[in-house]
Amino acid sequence: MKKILAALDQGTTSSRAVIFTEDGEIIAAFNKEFPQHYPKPGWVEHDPKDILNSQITALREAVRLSGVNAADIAAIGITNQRETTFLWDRNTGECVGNAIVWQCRRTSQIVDRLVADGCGDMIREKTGLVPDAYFSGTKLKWLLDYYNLRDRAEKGELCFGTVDSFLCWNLLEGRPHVTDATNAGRTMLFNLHTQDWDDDLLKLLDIPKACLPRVVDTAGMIGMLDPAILGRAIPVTAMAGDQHASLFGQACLKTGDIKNTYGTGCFMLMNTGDKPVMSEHGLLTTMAWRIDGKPTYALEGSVFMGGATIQWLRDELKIIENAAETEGIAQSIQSTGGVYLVPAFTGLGAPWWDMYSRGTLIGMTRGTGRAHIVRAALEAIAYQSADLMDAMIADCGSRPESLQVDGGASANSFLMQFQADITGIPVIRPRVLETTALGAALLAGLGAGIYSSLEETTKVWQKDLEFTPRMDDATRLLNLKGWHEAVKRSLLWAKD
Ligand SMILES: Nc1ncnc2c1ncn2[C@@H]1O[C@H](COP(=O)(O)OP(=O)(O)O)[C@@H](O)[C@H]1O
Ligand SMILES: O=P(O)(O)OC[C@H](O)CO
Repeated sequence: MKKILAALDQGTTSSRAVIFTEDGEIIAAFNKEFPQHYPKPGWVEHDPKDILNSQITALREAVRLSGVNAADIAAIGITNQRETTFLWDRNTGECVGNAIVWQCRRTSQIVDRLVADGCGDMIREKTGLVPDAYFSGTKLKWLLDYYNLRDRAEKGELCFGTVDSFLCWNLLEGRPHVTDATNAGRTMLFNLHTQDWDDDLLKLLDIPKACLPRVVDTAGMIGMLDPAILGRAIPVTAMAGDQHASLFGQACLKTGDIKNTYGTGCFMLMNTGDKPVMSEHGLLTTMAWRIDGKPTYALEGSVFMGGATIQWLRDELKIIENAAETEGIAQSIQSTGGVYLVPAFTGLGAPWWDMYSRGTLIGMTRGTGRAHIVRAALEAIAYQSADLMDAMIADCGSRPESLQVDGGASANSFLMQFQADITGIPVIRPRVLETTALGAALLAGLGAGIYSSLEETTKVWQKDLEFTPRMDDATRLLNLKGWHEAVKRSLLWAKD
């Protein structure tokens, strides 16, 4: 009988569970959304109870829909939205306030101070990250300061964790306080080179070591699922941040392999092998995974407005009814007629890093209509991703053979073809687009010994479609030139 694997995919807006066969076939999936809280402008929080309850519901429902007996689930893998910060009481499990979500900007000033004090280079060198409120370190500092909890943290009475830690502590027997290396690498407290919490960084942010979780490998025995959840104790044998799980689920195991996930935002990761590559083009250096104590590293870049640009067309401009129709609309015309949309609604990330740039729609004529704007919006997702890829190529000195894609907007074949055209690199869409959950399941299978090697997990990956570049070089360069001119005009717009 084929072995069954389960993945818990705890995301920013919903908790998901997917039940797979060991061949990577989806048997059933269940998604449970939960509320977002915005207590002040720029602040984003999640209620920890919502995270836990939605994840338990998703798992129970997915198992019910699959018709699989819980006793037949060989292993579970956890994957999660990263950086989101929880602090809870080690005795009661009660959380201190809500979780501070990765998108929350409340600690920007703490970061500004660190940079003004000249700590930016030290942070970059040790963690591979660009100092930013995005990461967990300053969020934890804020919680300890705001609730005046340093003494209790010092005494070991409190536990800090990202979503993976929080789920493990609450769902596993014996309440292990652990995190995996990919999640640890997003805290701005973890030293990529020593693979451990960094004393200098802890001192800088005044974080007591006693509240930090133990860092474990991405795949390997973590503990047993509490039988109260599915009626059976099931081994939990993997944990990974969602973008890292997706890299694994895309079988990007070789140096130079690269994937882009087209969700609300886009996250591009390139496997850089067993050495961290320090970016000179604004990318982050991050863990790909750590297996048998051996770290594999990646470069990462993100686009803030990916599929969210399409949501904007639907919800604010109201020129489309649903995301799927953008494909036909874009294909109904030959080009945007020189129109560019720079969706810098919340600034631009790598490689521009300009928080003051703003949305710009440029190049319009009397003949410009809805289709041109829709097409420009889709092209903008591809242009931003192409800029990330260029930064990766510049950092690594070699061009990838292909780009593996996944995420909701990767279903759009116009977008995928344009991505291939504008990068000049074939774009490969797999059969299973749930690569984040698949990656977590494969890592769990590896951790449980169901696959005997990393290579064996790649057999599960199957190509669906390949988009071959068709645009001639002159047109490609002209289009890119127009895009970069448009970006230049959006930069620093909101500075004053
Ligand atoms: N066919 C499509 N064409 C373009 N964008 C799409 C399409 N389908 C979904 N999207 C966009 O993809 C995003 C949803 O993808 P998903 O992977 O579920 O995102 P997330 O995990 O960030 O919630 C939305 O922003 C939506 O606008
Ligand atoms: O939950 P997602 O898919 O939006 O992913 C969030 C990222 O992990 C944030 O770094």
